[in-house]
Amino acid sequence: MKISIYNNYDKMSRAAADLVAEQLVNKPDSLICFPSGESPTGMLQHVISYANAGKIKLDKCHFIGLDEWVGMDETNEGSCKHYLYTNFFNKLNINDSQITLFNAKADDLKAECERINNFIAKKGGLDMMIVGIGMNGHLGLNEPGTPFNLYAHLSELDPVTVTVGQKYFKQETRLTQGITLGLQHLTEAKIPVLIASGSKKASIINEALNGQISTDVPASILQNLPAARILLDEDAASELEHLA
Ligand SMILES: N[C@@H]1[C@@H](O)[C@H](O)[C@@H](COP(=O)(O)O)O[C@@H]1O
Repeated sequence: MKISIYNNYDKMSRAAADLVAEQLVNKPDSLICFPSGESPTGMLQHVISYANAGKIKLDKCHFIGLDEWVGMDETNEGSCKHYLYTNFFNKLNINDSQITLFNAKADDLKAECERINNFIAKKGGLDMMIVGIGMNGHLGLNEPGTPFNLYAHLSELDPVTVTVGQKYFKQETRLTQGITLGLQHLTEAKIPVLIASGSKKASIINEALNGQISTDVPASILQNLPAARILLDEDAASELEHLA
């Protein structure tokens, strides 16, 4: 993995958008995974500016969502789908045929995981998989204890995720399960990318990047991935014991 540290959130976000732009120039029909949450908002804004300025073309690529809260209605402002549509797809009028997201209300959620796995496999794998990190070291909704070799799967949410996850909702919301791409997808992605900002992420970033590689800290898998790019702002990097 290669760690890069930027002065602030905006510079980190721009660097992440630059990676997306570079990817699209190299391979216009890339399959790219975007996360939701607070971390990617700046990056998405920069990608939108690049597209509006004609620097990149998004007509041949395909976007896939990282995860979703099980049972969540897409109209709920806290759903990952709602986030990606309002912060990105709608702003660029991306065609629905270029978007694949988990249906967290599917009757058969295991079949939904298979649908996503098959889709990615048929496309020849993910070209770029961008993730944020949870306060407990989760990636997507791969919670502590999740085996590294899973593809898309259902997860029982960790209490930390249930508590922290309330920040996405206007009203207190019952969160119990997630549906998520797996860490095996990250391992196989041609370019795995982690973005993290803010001092609240500093401790878990150090644990993930300098601590023992263990399923207890899902993000520690990044230490095993030579192609991984880790983009941090100075605050998120402030407790790094050494630059791995
Ligand atoms: N399920 C999401 C993840 O996809 C996200 O990347 C992570 C970090 O979120 P944030 O960027 O808001 O800190 O946790 C959330 O629970």
